[in-house]
Amino acid sequence: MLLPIEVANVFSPDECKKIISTTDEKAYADARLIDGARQDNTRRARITWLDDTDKDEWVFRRLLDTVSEANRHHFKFGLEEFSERMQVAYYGAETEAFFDWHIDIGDGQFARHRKLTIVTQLSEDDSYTGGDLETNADGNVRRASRACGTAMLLPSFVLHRVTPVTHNARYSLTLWAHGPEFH
Ligand SMILES: O=C(O)CCC(=O)C(=O)O
Ligand SMILES: [Fe+2]
Repeated sequence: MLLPIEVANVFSPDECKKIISTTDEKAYADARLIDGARQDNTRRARITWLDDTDKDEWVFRRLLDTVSEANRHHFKFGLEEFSERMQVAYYGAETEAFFDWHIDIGDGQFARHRKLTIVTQLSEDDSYTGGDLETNADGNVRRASRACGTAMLLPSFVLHRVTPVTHNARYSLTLWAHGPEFH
């Protein structure tokens, strides 16, 4: 199956808050695209990274369990590893942050091996305006659930975007699973 799926309650609302609070405000940097370019007309957001060791290991474990289960039952992709760290993204209304339509596979060393993308909502759904995560896998645009703790899993070749945030801010957590390139 190549359509995205959603898994609710991967994290509790308290756990979502905890993940946000473990990130260091000063560590956020302007997001770059897969090729390393900073392109304000494609993506405007601030991002930071979590490690799969020490204090953030429980976050990684939870995502790993979620990906494994979804891949076993739904996607059935050949997945081998997680080659990149977990990404926390901040989309603030002060810059009307957004991420235009894109796919996650690219020419980069890791980006070419991305197979499954898992995006988890970290902000309370009614705490911000705009900032909708949308996918277009088959010509139909689908809006992801805004419930915090809900994860959207999508093949990394599926188009997706985040609409501009117009009030307050949205945080998300993204992890990619890697394996032999799609052909
Ligand atoms: O923040 C999101 O909801 C999506 C992030 C994303 O698409 C990406 O980092 O490639
Ligand atoms: Fe993406």
